[in-house]
Amino acid sequence: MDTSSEIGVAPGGLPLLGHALQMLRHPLDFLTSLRGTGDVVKIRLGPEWAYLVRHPDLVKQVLADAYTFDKGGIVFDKARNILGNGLATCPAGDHLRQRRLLQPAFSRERLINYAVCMRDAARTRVESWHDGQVVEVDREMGSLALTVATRTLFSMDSVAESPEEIQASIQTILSGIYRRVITPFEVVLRVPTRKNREFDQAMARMYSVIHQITEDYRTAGIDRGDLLSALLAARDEDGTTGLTNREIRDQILALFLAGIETTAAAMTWSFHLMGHHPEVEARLHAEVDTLLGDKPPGFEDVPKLTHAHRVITEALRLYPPLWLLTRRTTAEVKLGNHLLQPGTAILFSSYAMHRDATYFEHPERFDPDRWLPERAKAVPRGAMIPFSAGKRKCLGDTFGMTEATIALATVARRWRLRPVPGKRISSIARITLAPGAVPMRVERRS
Ligand code: HEM
Repeated sequence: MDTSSEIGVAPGGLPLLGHALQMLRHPLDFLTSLRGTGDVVKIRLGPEWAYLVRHPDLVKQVLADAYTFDKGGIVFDKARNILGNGLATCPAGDHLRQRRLLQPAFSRERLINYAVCMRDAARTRVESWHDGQVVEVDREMGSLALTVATRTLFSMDSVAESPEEIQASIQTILSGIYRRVITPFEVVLRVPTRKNREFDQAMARMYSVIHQITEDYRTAGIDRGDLLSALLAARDEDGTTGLTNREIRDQILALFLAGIETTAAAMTWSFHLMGHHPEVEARLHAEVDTLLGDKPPGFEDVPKLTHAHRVITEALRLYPPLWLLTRRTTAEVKLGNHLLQPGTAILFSSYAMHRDATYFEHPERFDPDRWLPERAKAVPRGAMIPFSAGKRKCLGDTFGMTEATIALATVARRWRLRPVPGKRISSIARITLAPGAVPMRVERRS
């Protein structure tokens, strides 16, 4: 790789705000417009310069050294203040302990159980559909992901709020966080506007729900085979200390926010893309008919549903839910041949990289077969990072892929999903890259 190029500077900054407005209004267009400006491009967000790392080799270097390129920068500095010190936001110094404590909750044995919940939740949802009905696929998948998360993370029997109320709170938090993260002047966020008040209320509601559930579990003291039971049972290496209520709250909030919208978006984009490529959908039907027959999909079927896997992977390439990630350097470091000072804000965007013709042939084309083993070899290592990489790689990658595969297979056994003519689908870049409304007509397969 040629890293001898100068660091580029993004064009078009404004006095005081720099490129913050572009990042708030049209971040995807802005980031993809920076192709050709250098392997590393400087962007000014209010008072601070951030370095957008564009080349996969350099992104790989950032992800491989989780101490020097620590969780921080515009997303994580503020996200940690808002969400607490859960696994997804904590600095490298706290990470190993937290990851060790959470890992057992994602073991193969636990996943086999979670897959049963995933299958039942998907089946219940699609059984409520009727032939010819127009369903809002984004909402359906959002509710499915929330149901799966709440049933696998913990039992919500004792919670007064309805799943819809909780889903609305999560969505308010996710869109509010992006605004909080990008807005350079914090005073704006303290003004009691409707949006700010709604955000505060949503956070308070989530805290109260999580507190209520944790207390119930501690009182009952039984392992229910779910994630909260695993968190309560987790012990440090000394075998005695575990997670405090506050640590559990931060972990659950982080898992909720990391796991629900991301998986819901992956499933929704998959259906939307297949809706416009009926030949890809037809192959999914053939795969499901051949492999499953009348049997609902289980954990053991997931590795065999290879076409479904490629469809989801391709949807994750075109619409990576966590499309923009940030870090902050903790020491002087050479990135390529650029010397960065401690405290430098780093950005990298899977979205921009996944759609770069340097790394993907016809990058705008939906082509699940590019993930056939022979063709996938052509993709440079590090250019495809929907789950990130290195020590901070997604802990729920298998969970998310299992859930999405089971959902695709469950729908495909009964239904064909057709786009509603004339309806344009937009992508909304908040913390996650979510689809707007995705209405689709369901047709019963004969
Ligand atoms: C398709 C679905 C998903 C996608 C695309 C996704 C993507 C990601 C990405 C890109 C990161 C790394 C962030 C960074 O490097 O800064 C991450 C981290 C994380 N994800 Fe996921 N995720 C998905 C599903 C899930 C699910 C279902 C869960 C849990 C139930 C989950 C839990 C986590 C956690 C705990 C981390 C932090 C890991 C660490 O720092 O050690 N994710 N995810």
